[in-house]
Amino acid sequence: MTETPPPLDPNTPGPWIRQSFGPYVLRRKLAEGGMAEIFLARRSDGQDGAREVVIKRIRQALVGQPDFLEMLRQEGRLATQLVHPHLVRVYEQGSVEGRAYLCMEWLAGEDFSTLVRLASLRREFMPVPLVLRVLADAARGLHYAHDFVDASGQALNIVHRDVSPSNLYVTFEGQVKVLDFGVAQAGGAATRPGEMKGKVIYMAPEQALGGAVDRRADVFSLGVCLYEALTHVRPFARERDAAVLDALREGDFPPPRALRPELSPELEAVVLKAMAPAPARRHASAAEFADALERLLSREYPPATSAHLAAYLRASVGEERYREKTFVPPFDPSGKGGGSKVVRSPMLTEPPRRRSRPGAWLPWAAGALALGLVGGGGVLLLSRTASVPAPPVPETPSLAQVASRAPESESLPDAGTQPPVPESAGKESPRTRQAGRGSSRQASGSGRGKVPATLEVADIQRVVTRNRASYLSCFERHKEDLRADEGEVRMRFTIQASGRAETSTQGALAERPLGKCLEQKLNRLRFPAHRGDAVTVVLPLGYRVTR
Ligand SMILES: Nc1ncnc2c1ncn2[C@@H]1O[C@H](COP(=O)(O)OP(=O)(O)OP(=O)(O)O)[C@@H](O)[C@H]1O
Repeated sequence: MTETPPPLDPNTPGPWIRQSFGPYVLRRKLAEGGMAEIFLARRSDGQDGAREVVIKRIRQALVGQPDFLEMLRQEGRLATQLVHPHLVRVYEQGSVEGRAYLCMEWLAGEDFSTLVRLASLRREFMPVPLVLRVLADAARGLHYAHDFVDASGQALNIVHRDVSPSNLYVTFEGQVKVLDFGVAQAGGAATRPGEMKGKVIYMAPEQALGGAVDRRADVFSLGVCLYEALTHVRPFARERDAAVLDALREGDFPPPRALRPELSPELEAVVLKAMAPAPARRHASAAEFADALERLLSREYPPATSAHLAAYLRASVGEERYREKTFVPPFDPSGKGGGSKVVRSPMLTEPPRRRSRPGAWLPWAAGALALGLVGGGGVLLLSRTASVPAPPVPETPSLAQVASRAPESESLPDAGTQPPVPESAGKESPRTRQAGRGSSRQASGSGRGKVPATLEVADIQRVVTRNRASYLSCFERHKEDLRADEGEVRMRFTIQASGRAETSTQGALAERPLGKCLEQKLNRLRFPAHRGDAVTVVLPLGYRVTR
């Protein structure tokens, strides 16, 4: 159990600085997104009422690229008009020596993807009612934006278009705020070809496929965020973009209760409705989605208020990170003194004397796992097993450092985890690799060009694990083929230098629908290209059914 989580780059604040930027003094870099750097700042002339603000300025490398400049301007144009408790408040936009920026309220807290990931590192799920609180509040904020009418009385038909867990923010006061209207559009226009922006695995199919979008595209993305927080599976994560698009179009993902059977059918119905491939079958608005979540909260769960969320967040991140994110040194506008002695910001309250584990205040949160699915030589659990930890959320680019400290294969459930098995000796062509847990990764370290010399078992496991949502449905559909409550299906992969794989099921299941289904799904995976011979490994996909 990880009490104090490792630092979360790139969203770990940097050292204190004093850097002039137009009318502002930048005091600390808080985060770096794909498009912008985020700084804690103060106005040097004191005109901001002596409060901390956040400056989001376009990254130096993107200065001069009109697309990104336009994105920040667009974000500024829309977001400065939107004032709602569940949307980050944007005060003004401007430009300093060609660097566009936005000035906004400072939020001390964590984004939702960090919260979910911290829970997954502890092998727990975030308590369901708190997940519902976050999504319901975010939906209210989005609904306000969707319904927004400007000063001239014109409905703008704003669609955020980039709703993802990293754009939902939870403050230490338990407030939920939607961030980043960088790709938001007024008028629901279609995305022009070659202009895809936002994170595709959270996108509604009509958006990902370049069609016209309306508010229901954001409802879909909220549904995907909800699904991921409840199951720790990214339903549309696939190795190739084309496969993501197929999965989005077909709605190809396991229902949440296939992953966590103890979730209520009513909750599952809300998730599935939000994630319906056809917009007409979704909740008609974000408010309708929020109402459905609120109804569940009032009927099925204990109260989940912002105070509960605040307590959970603080316990989840630990005191050290809480202090790190809320302490602010005094500001000396003259620049002659201050800046070295750290004092508490006014919002900091006394830390509790005893540190409680997150979730401890909600007993029903404990052991709330139902089904864990772990591909690539892991164990697949097909029903509720209270002692089994929650599966980790797959690696996210924004948290690459966490992922490298705790790679998926190391944070998988222990129960029944099996190393890949070397194929029987004597078959030399194609080359048979000794597959073992301890094998080191050489793939990227050769320094001899971009294509690695070898493909390691860890690389293969990673691809299989990351794509588990795509083949879980086989186990669901063909449960009758599983002869025992516990076992493994051994899959043989022959991976060509191009990264294409041929997969076959070993043993009795080879002729059964389950084996055929797995082969079909796994044949679609693309592995890293490598130099040299084809590589063959046999990976057991372990499973356990508890009735
Ligand atoms: N007002 C704020 N207060 C505190 N932190 C913030 C604020 N706005 C953004 N952040 C932090 O900065 C991160 C990146 O912000 P944002 O998503 O707006 O930038 P971006 O460059 O558009 O990112 P991306 O394109 O990767 O989504 C957020 O996940 C959050 O951690």
